[in-house]
Amino acid sequence: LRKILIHPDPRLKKVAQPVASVNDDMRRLADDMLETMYDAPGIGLAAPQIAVMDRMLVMDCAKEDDATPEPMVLINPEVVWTSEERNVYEEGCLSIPEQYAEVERPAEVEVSWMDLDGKTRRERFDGLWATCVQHEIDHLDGKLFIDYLRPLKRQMITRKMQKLKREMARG
Ligand SMILES: O=C(O)C[C@@H](Cc1ccccc1)[C@H](O)SCc1ccccc1
Ligand SMILES: [Zn+2]
Repeated sequence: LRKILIHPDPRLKKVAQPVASVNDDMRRLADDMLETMYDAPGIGLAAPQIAVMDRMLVMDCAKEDDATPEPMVLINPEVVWTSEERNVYEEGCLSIPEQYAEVERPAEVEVSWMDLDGKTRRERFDGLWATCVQHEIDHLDGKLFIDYLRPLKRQMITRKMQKLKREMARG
């Protein structure tokens, strides 16, 4: 299990670096990220959230109804198409615990990425998975869902997190 960074943290604002080659280290990192994500629990996790500045994210696109988990590992993901239509979803973030706010994003996105076998993939996401993959790719660019909120609301959430971190530091 890896420690998930809590906002505010400069590492959550940095732009992650492209992955040069998919090797055993990347496979081990993907396993660590999936284990950490399931334990949180969450449906997505980006490498910068565990202080690894690589462009890699994991998601579990298990459709709500069927039980079989479907872990996905996206390396160097890029949004190559977005729908005109937009969706609003009440988002949360494992790096900003217990805070939720409505965020509007394109309802559908097409993403191209490299998978753990080094194969290039390209897929269209809709629904919660469109929201999730955009939320995770934002993490790779140092962007958090609170960056889409009004400054006052963002500051309120940031102050709550600073208080939480002070309390955690005091143990
Ligand atoms: O912090 C993260 O990146 C994990 C996020 C991913 C996410 C945020 C908003 C909307 C969809 C995905 C979540 O904390 S994972 C927790 C979760 C679980 C079910 C539905 C929404 C969020
Ligand atoms: Zn997040």
